[in-house]
Amino acid sequence: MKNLREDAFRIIKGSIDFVLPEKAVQQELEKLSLDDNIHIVAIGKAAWRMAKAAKDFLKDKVKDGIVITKHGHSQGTIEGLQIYEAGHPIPDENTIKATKKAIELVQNLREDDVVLFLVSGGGSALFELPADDLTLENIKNVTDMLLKSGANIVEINTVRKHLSRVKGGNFAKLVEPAKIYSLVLSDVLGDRLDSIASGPAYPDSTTIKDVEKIIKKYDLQLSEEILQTLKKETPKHLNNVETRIIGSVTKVCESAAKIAQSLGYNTMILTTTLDCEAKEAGSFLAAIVREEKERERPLNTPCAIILGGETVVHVRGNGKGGRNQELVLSAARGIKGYQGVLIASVGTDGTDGPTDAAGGIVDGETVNRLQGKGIDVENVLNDNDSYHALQSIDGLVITGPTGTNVNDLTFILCN
Ligand SMILES: Nc1ncnc2c1ncn2[C@@H]1O[C@H](COP(=O)(O)OP(=O)(O)O)[C@@H](O)[C@H]1O
Ligand SMILES: O=C(O)[C@@H](CO)OP(=O)(O)O
Ligand SMILES: [Mg+2]
Repeated sequence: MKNLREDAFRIIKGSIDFVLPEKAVQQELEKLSLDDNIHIVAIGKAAWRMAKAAKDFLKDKVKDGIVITKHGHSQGTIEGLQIYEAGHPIPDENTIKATKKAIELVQNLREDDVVLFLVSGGGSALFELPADDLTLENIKNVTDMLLKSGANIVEINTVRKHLSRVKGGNFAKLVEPAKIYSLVLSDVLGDRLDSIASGPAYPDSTTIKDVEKIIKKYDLQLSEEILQTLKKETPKHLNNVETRIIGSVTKVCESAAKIAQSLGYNTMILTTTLDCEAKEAGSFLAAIVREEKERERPLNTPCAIILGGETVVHVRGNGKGGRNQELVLSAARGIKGYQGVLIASVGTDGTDGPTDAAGGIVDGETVNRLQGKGIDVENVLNDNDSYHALQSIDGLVITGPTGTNVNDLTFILCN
């Protein structure tokens, strides 16, 4: 019999290590062979590691630069670069301060200057200067409302792009006439470049008509000043940008599959675009487990079934949790009583929702163990309180900030 839990942690650690950004950044820089006069602007949860890799590779070719990452995600100084930490998923004062510094750095550049723009998810909250007369408070309120609405990241960023001086291609305009080379670690399904970190240096494919539809769909109650700003279009054409994607959820799924195979599991990647409500995804995964346990389908055991994606949570309760924790807890309901099975789900950035956990792990005993502690799973799910429930039964996965960010990895292991 395999030790499923031990193997699950090996798969999680090994596959995240595989998508750390250093190698990918340096391989791309080798191909680009940039001249001198390089200015680094790195934003997102992986910004520090991306910038460090770039600086180590380009050395004195880098004139100056700035890193803007999430609180707790900096790993120290990088020679010649300013380092800022700021609020995520809700922006804070540091977001504005650091973004102003980044603009100062690029706004008087000449045609022969190059901005190396290192982009990763989280950039939307970390890189922001509100448009018109909007304040940080305005942006915080809209962000909070959008994050709780059940809207997906493409929809959320469609609204955010139209409220900003840097998002939706506006940053590239500020950099003109200098050229931008943009290296992007994707945490948006389908690798939509105008959505990742709200595409500061990518032509925006979304319009104010799309914004109107989203406001209606999620019944967003927005103030008059916000509605006024949302009437202005973002840039649809940019002439000074070249963009490359250097990592995505596909890679993390493929490396998880390789590791599972090497541990002796029959392996299948079921999808890399799981994007429904977290609770529904959990029910679906439980159904797959039951099929495995009853009929050994779709794979012979021992098996690993791997999924990548980013589910959504319509937060209605007052509890603490994240989409991965909610997904596995929901799945636990449907695998109650089965032996030799495990379901794990983690955010590759190491943070699932506003918690210190990357995600969670459940098995056939989870629901009984919770019951033994007087905890009812349905109540927990209704209150979006997956963190405390999983914490009480040692069901959290804690990795700390990983320095990368390529969506979420979910998998089933069956003996
Ligand atoms: N109590 C909760 N339970 C489940 N999900 C939550 C809870 N609170 C917030 N969330 C979800 O967490 C998301 C933000 O999580 P986070 O891991 O920071 O996202 P990302 O990795 O995409 O940056 C929000 O969009 C929200 O839907
Ligand atoms: O910054 C953003 O807009 C999103 C997508 O790139 O990232 P995160 O979900 O990590 O905030
Ligand atoms: Mg995300």
